[in-house]
Amino acid sequence: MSDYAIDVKHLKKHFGKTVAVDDVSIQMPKGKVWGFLGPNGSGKTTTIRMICGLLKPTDGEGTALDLDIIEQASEIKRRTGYMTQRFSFWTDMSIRENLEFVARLYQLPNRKALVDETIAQLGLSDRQQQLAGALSGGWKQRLALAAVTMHQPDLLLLDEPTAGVDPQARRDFWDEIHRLTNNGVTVLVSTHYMDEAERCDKIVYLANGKLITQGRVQEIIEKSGLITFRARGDAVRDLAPKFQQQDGVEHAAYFGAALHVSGTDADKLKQTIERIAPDAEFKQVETSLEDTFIALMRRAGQDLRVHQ
Ligand SMILES: Nc1ncnc2c1ncn2[C@@H]1O[C@H](COP(=O)(O)OP(=O)(O)OP(=O)(O)O)[C@@H](O)[C@H]1O
Repeated sequence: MSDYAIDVKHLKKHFGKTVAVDDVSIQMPKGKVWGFLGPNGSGKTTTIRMICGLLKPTDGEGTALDLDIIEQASEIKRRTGYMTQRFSFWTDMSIRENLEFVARLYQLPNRKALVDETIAQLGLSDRQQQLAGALSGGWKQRLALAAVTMHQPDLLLLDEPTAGVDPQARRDFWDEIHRLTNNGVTVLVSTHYMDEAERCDKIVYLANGKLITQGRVQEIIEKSGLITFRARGDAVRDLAPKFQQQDGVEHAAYFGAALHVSGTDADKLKQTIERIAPDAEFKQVETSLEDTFIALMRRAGQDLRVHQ
């Protein structure tokens, strides 16, 4: 038994002429929560599906939960919980009926007691006969998480589980994720939210199907070598487009009312700021994870892969 929940090497997946995933290797220790980030179409879902045995790689190899992702795919599926991007319920079935259906699918023993317990843990005992379709977005996701964990998987693969969910519900969802990892479950979760990325032990960042960087939040920011200046208010309200493509500028973007300008060469950045915005009060600030990801996305360049 290895210490890794996921140990995959040189994974590749082609769909016709599209190279969806290109030489991705991930070694993820058991019991951790890792974030999977990258722009739309960067290959996160495809990688997740190869890891949980749903999709056969074009090339590459590896294990999930010490099981071979090609030879032992069905065993992996039994021990993994996979929450798809648009996890769909039978909206015209009740909460209880949905969970009973999933329990039957996994052929779980003591189904009634298990479903009772799951509903009680969710705090939905009073509403178990309510149609799942009537739940709010946040509750739907909690129900989805309960459904994919009922068979007590050792590995959870969650594909953008909180997309479109309000901030409080996202916090509740993350509290649940941390409760699961404290109980030894390994969680790989794809997200576009920076606050969620910051709650992960480590981040893996993909772009154009390739693994661009990985590490702890602070490591990723430091490895980028970026320096960031910030100014607020009316003086910089329309300035972001003027900074694009300028000497030393890797990205210029608004964060609320503040304009962030980042690059790796402090002198060049200062000269450009002085030239473009002599009246604005820029000061150097810590580079954020979002600054880093915007810059990484630009460095990775336009997605030139052929999409069918
Ligand atoms: N079944 C398929 N057939 C053809 N192309 C596919 C298929 N699945 C994915 N792709 C392509 O592979 C690339 C990677 O897609 P994937 O869904 O893995 O990205 P992603 O990072 O999960 O994106 P998002 O953040 O939008 O969910 C895209 O160009 C996509 O169009």
